[in-house]
Amino acid sequence: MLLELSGVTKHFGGIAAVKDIGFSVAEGSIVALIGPNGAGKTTLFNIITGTLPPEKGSIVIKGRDIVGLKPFEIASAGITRTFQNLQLFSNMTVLENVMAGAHLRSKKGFIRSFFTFPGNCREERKIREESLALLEDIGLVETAGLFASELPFGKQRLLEIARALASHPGLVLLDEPAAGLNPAETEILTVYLKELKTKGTALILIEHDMQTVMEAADRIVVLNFGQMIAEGTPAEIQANTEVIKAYLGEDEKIA
Ligand SMILES: Nc1ncnc2c1ncn2[C@@H]1O[C@H](COP(=O)(O)OP(=O)(O)OP(=O)(O)O)[C@@H](O)[C@H]1O
Repeated sequence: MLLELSGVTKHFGGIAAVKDIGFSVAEGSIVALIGPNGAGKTTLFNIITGTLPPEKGSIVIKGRDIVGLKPFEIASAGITRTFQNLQLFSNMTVLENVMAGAHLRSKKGFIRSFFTFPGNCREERKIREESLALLEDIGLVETAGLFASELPFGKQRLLEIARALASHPGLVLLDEPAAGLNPAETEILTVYLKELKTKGTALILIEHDMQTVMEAADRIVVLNFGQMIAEGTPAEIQANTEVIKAYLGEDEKIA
């Protein structure tokens, strides 16, 4: 297994934001994390990426417990993320944004890359080429020289995903990647996510768009009020009466 969570718990005041959460993510698979607003999905992302310490539980990536590591150490261990509210460098170009993501794994680091030490140039060229290839894959290469802020919203979302991929992570956490996308963009995104999987990148997806979830996910984890109420394949989750009740109300069905 690439990632294994067990017993992960975090309270805010008296409220259990996440309680005793345990599931695993296989290499090159897509796990969707769904549940009503306030269910604990973002809290769980913050815990996995090290910005929020859990009170209890273990988070093991490739056999190594990462609880207590700093966010940059977790990123170096191969976990990156995107945000519900985009966090791009708006005054940098599209290409520079992706290159900044690549520097997470570069020997020189982001700051040192600004100085032209001998030996930096070759690595810089390689990062540039790889970043352009990522932009090509996601359909943004034509916009490489624009400022990130000049892109329409849907393309900024795709750019954030390209930046998250630039450090060659084994696992990317995507926080509502389809939010604000039109149906055509959502379809491009879904195809792209499934392609990533075939290249060996695993994804955990927080997503409210059920069509994207059902089409892309191998497994679905359902949270409600901080508790994990179900885990299974899309077909199993669609047929789970407790999920239907908690997530949509008793009379409805998941798309
Ligand atoms: N920093 C915080 N301080 C206090 N309470 C918090 C904090 N962050 C989250 N919570 C609470 O923890 C619970 C889980 O919130 P969380 O944002 O993880 O849910 P979510 O499933 O991501 O919701 P959404 O879909 O709205 O983003 C909620 O009751 C929320 O109010």
